[in-house]
Amino acid sequence: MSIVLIGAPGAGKTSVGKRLARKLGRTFVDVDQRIEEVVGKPVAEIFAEEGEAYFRQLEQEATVELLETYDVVSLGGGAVMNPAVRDALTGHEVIWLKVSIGQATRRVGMNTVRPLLLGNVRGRLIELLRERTPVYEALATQVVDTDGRGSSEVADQLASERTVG
Ligand SMILES: Nc1ncnc2c1ncn2[C@@H]1O[C@H](COP(=O)(O)OP(=O)(O)OP(=O)(O)O)[C@@H](O)[C@H]1O
Ligand SMILES: O=C(O)C1=C[C@@H](O)[C@@H](O)[C@H](O)C1
Ligand SMILES: [Mg+2]
Repeated sequence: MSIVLIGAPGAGKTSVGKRLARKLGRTFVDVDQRIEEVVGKPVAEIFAEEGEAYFRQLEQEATVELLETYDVVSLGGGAVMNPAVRDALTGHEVIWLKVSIGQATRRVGMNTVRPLLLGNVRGRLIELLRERTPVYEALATQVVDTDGRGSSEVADQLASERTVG
């Protein structure tokens, strides 16, 4: 059984997942990063050159495989909208990193390009979260509010809950 991190862009899936795995001494993979390594270009370029449908197919295949092979898996923000990915999450521990629109907007502003947020970051996040929040909620076996908390603090909490003694 893997520990799987889900949530909106800027929720902290990549940064919390990496820290959590390190603290637990377990293997870690970030699905977006793995796709970028395999394809040899950033997700934003795959979207621009091959299109979103192509990316979603790669994402589905990578996610299903990596869930079977890694202990801690950070999903892409939109992966849970794919029914095949949702099926593959059955039996895993699914942690929803919850973030407000305000915090997510600030965090993604500091980070790499997100193709689905181009233009009006805040407006796009509002739309994405309206559509995705019920899905994150339905899949989560644990919900962690990350607003006002650093990714180390969130990872510390999750690690301590999973460490005996
Ligand atoms: N709890 C937090 N508090 C403050 N900043 C954070 C927190 N979690 C992550 N960050 C910062 O916000 C930015 C986005 O975080 P991260 O890349 O981990 O999000 P993500 O959920 O993986 O997003 P995406 O879906 O786009 O991959 C990074 O610069 C990260 O350092
Ligand atoms: O929210 C989304 O749909 C996405 C989030 C990122 O993790 C990437 O998987 C990609 O930019 C799409
Ligand atoms: Mg990420």
